[in-house]
Amino acid sequence: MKKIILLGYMGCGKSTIANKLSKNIEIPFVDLDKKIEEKVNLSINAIFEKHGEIYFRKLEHEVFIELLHSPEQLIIGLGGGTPCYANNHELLKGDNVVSVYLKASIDTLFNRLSHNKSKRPLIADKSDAEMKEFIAKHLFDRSFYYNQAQYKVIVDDKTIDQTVLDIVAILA
Ligand SMILES: Nc1ncnc2c1ncn2[C@@H]1O[C@H](COP(=O)(O)OP(=O)(O)O)[C@@H](O)[C@H]1O
Ligand SMILES: O=C(O)C1=C[C@@H](OP(=O)(O)O)[C@@H](O)[C@H](O)C1
Ligand SMILES: [Mg+2]
Repeated sequence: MKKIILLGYMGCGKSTIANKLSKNIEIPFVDLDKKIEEKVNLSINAIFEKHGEIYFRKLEHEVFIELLHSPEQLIIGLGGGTPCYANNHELLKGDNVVSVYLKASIDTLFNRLSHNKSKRPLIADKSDAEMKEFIAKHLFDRSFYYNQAQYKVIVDDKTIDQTVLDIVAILA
């Protein structure tokens, strides 16, 4: 059973879209960040604070592999950084997965993230001006990895339902 993987920058809507897609196509959804939080019984913020980002990336890789090996068909919502570490991007190309990059512009990401920073340790302390600059540079650095996905869906100016339908069309 192929795993359906949603990837893309923080705030592009991976968790929101995966949840709605799961209801639409009746395939269970697992959020990688949530799985990591459950595994170590700590929030993402607490993992970064107590153990640091390198530890988080190691855990993230382990849990991603565990999910890919699970026998069930699943929709997996990655974290924004998942494809960019531990050669995880290689895992987006296998026959056993359908990987979809939810591509958002800097403006879309900024608008969504400016209200949703607190649970994202990489941006939690940034001012609006710092954040715009950060997103622009960081997205540029990460795009190589995001572009390893098998499919790309532009999410700017689309409702949640429209993006879900775009993914359903890819899966058909
Ligand atoms: N059209 C849309 N598609 C997806 N998310 C949207 C949309 N419009 C607003 N949002 C909001 O943007 C945020 C996306 O966050 P989330 O789903 O956690 O993204 P990610 O998991 O990629 O970081 C949510 O607060 C969601 O409600
Ligand atoms: O981009 C990143 O490096 C991160 C994205 C987050 O997931 P979302 O993209 O779901 O916010 C979460 O995994 C962690 O805060 C690190
Ligand atoms: Mg998420």
